[in-house]
Amino acid sequence: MSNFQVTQSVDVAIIGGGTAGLAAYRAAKEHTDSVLMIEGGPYGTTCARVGCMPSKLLIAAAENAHQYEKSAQFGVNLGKPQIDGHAVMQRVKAERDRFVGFVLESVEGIEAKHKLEGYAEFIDPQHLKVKHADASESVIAAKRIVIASGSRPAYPGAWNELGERLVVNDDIFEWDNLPESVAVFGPGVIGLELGQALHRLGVKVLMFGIGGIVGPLSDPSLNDYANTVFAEEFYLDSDAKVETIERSDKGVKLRYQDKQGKTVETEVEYLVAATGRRPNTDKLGLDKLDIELDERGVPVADHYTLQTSLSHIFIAGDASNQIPLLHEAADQGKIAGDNAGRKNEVRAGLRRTPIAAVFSEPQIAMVGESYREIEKRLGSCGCFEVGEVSFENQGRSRVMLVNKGLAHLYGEQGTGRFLGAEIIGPNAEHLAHLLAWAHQAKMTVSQMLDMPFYHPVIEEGIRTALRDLNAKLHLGPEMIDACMECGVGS
Ligand SMILES: Cc1cc2nc3c(=O)[nH]c(=O)nc-3n(C[C@H](O)[C@H](O)[C@H](O)COP(=O)(O)OP(=O)(O)OC[C@H]3O[C@@H](n4cnc5c(N)ncnc54)[C@H](O)[C@@H]3O)c2cc1C
Ligand SMILES: NC(=O)c1ccc[n+]([C@@H]2O[C@H](COP(=O)([O-])OP(=O)(O)OC[C@H]3O[C@@H](n4cnc5c(N)ncnc54)[C@H](O)[C@@H]3O)[C@@H](O)[C@H]2O)c1
Repeated sequence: MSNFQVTQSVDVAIIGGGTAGLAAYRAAKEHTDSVLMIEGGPYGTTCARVGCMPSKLLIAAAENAHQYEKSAQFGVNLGKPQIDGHAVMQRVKAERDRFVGFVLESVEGIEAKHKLEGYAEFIDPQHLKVKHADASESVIAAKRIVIASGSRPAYPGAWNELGERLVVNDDIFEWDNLPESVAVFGPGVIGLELGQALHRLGVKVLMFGIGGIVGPLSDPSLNDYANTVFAEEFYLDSDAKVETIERSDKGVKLRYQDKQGKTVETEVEYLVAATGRRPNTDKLGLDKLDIELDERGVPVADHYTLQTSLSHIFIAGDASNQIPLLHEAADQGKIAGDNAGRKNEVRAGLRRTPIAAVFSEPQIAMVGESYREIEKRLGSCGCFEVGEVSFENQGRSRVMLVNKGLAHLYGEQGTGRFLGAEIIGPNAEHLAHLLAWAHQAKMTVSQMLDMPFYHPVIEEGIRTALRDLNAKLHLGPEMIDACMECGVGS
């Protein structure tokens, strides 16, 4: 038995006061007043402080600059936009602070007895040690525990030698001005969003990846399209051969082979590490528990109840290594908190159709099952088909000069059920919602085609892909090239 004195005993302790932790707190409180939320870092949530919101604010500035430059193609000559880096960052930070302020207000509304500041780790399955900023410690005895400790950037340790020239998303949103140049490592979701935004705001951007992967796309045709379309706009090598990365007077010196195999030496002000995130479960003392872990060292949890292999411990949000997105963190937190609040029973919570959107241009979206998942499940029997639309000649997309993109919709042979979609294209965030609602309603491709489509809208592109899919599933007629009753360019 460990030797410690319990400071406080509670029914439910929650590790982390981010989106998942706050949702868990509210849900657990519906069942018991004995709930303690423990937060080690700043309140305000990753999403509002250094994630979803400041990234979208930076992208909004970049989109404006881009739209202004593009206007000449419509015959509207506005000239080259003047970008005031200080003003861009000032708005990003001011609006970010406003969003964070709303979260802080709601945290302030939580009674002091329900909050504790400090980093928590397990001493044993029922006890948490909490280390406070003043180096003091408390011990919390908890009947049930929710792990909602989020995630953090993960990058090769050697890059730490770059000192302050190595930046992650958190650092970018603290900048007072825009730099001249950056090398973004990782053309995943964060790299694409931030890298393209910085490029559009006049920063020289070099983007390097590994394995040819761009964004979250798993469908090879869409991944190829993404590689081409982003490389047309800024330097992107998604299968890069970077030979050396060194600290220099100016910032960071790089030597790499370009796409033609030529060795290039260059210097940039910062290296942006966007090489993925890892769940914050490595410093929780999980080795003190006999708990089942996955290959990343994250407690394995039931998809519907978020209960781990120890029945009194639940996990939610980015920490759970399931789907690291804001709405998922909120949903998972609610389910985990609700179950932790109950004494002796657990209930399955609502898990919605997966949906994800990347706010690049073209946008990228994923709905339902990904191509990779469907291929694994149904590929060997040839039990699914792919409907396609290119946005390059899609009427409304051309009108708006946003006619870049490709969408693949997947459907099941026999049942005709819509299984999922991957999209790179205009308004993908909105198209994805339509498709996700249809997927969650378990609609067939034919039922989706019975829904209304206005003209001329980008959604008509989705109808084209649905028609193609329906025909390939042998549930509708062959696609014809120019369907005049559909409206021009639909
Ligand atoms: C740049 C960027 C852009 C993003 N954009 C989007 C987007 O557009 N849309 C979207 O859906 N998602 C987006 N995300 C993802 C989204 O932000 C996360 O999925 C979400 O914030 C996760 O919430 P969480 O509650 O799991 O973690 P967090 O909000 O990070 O909360 C975890 C909390 O736990 C605390 N903690 C950690 N360890 C301990 C401990 N031992 N003891 C006590 N406290 C601890 C941390 O300090 C933190 O406050 C983005 C993320 C990033 C980084
Ligand atoms: N719009 C959104 O919803 C949004 C925006 C940002 C982040 N997020 C969430 O945050 C999560 C993490 O995003 P992320 O972009 O950090 O991770 P990611 O997994 O999407 O991308 C990481 C990329 O880095 C590459 N990579 C890994 N090691 C590398 C190396 N050494 N050199 C070069 N490239 C390397 C990977 O191949 C991958 O392409 C996302 O999965 C998403 O859930 C969501």
